Amino acid sequence: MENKPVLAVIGGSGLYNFPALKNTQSLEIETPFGMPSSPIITGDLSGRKVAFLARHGIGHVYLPSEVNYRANIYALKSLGVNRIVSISACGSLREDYSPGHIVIPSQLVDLTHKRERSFFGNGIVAHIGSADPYCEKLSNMAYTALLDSGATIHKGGTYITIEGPRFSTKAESNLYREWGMSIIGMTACPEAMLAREAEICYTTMAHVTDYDVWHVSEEPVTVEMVVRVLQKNTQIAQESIQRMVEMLPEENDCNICPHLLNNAIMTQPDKISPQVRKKLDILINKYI
Ligand SMILES: CSC[C@H]1O[C@H](OP(=O)(O)O)[C@H](O)[C@@H]1O
Ligand SMILES: Nc1ncnc2[nH]cnc12
Repeated sequence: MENKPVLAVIGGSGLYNFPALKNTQSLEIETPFGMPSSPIITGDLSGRKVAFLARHGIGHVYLPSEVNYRANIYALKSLGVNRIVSISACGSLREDYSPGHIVIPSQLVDLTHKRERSFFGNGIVAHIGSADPYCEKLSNMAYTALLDSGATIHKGGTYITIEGPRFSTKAESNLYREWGMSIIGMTACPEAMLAREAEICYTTMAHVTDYDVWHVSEEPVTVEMVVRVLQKNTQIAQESIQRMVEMLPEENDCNICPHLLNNAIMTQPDKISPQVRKKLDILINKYI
């Protein structure tokens, strides 16, 4: 695809646009899975093309359970995107990950239960590997880009995804701590897993906004806390993405994520209907 974006940014709570993008275009992209959460804004950043999508929609109109994660990832794939950095707010489940810090998680636990979690089904079966759900190469680049931000950065940790929209009880929060979870949020799953099915490198800059509800000397999380910390970190988020864009090689040199569907599709090709082939063409045409 001509002049495809070198990177897509999915902005979460508190990050609904990317003012540093120049010469922008707003794209309304319809997908076989419906409409994405917002128009996709493409524009130039440090002379390179970048795409931006607001996960919860403009004006924050979708609950974490209502976000059309499939349409979001499919629409980005249709633009030729092969790298995504997600910006998320999260709670901390560890003393040493404090509000204001930024975490590049390395693992995921999925407690969500009412979301569409796969592009496959209805006539085509695939089982994607998710042992290491985040792209190591892209995560390393995000980490390097953040090191110059002045914020405290933590590389690694497990992000537990809850269904929400309510925040956790103290009993739940303490349970997740006993399980060894590091941070908590409501959106990483299925977004990260769908990016894998679409063979897109995916990483997260998770901005710690609160200590969830377990901390004995800190107030339980509120929306006000999340917004306040994210507002403080907005500039850091945008500048670090700019640094990341400047260091990306033009061609994606990851040798894992672009091949994730290799050997994952179980269905015999002659059993896949023309309709299913058409619907998933941009994901499966290399293999079928
Ligand atoms: C506004 S607090 C809860 C909300 O914030 C996080 O969203 P995102 O990951 O899109 O930044 C969290 O996951 C919840 O959806
Ligand atoms: N404590 C928390 N729990 C779930 N999602 C969050 N997003 C930000 N803080 C959170």
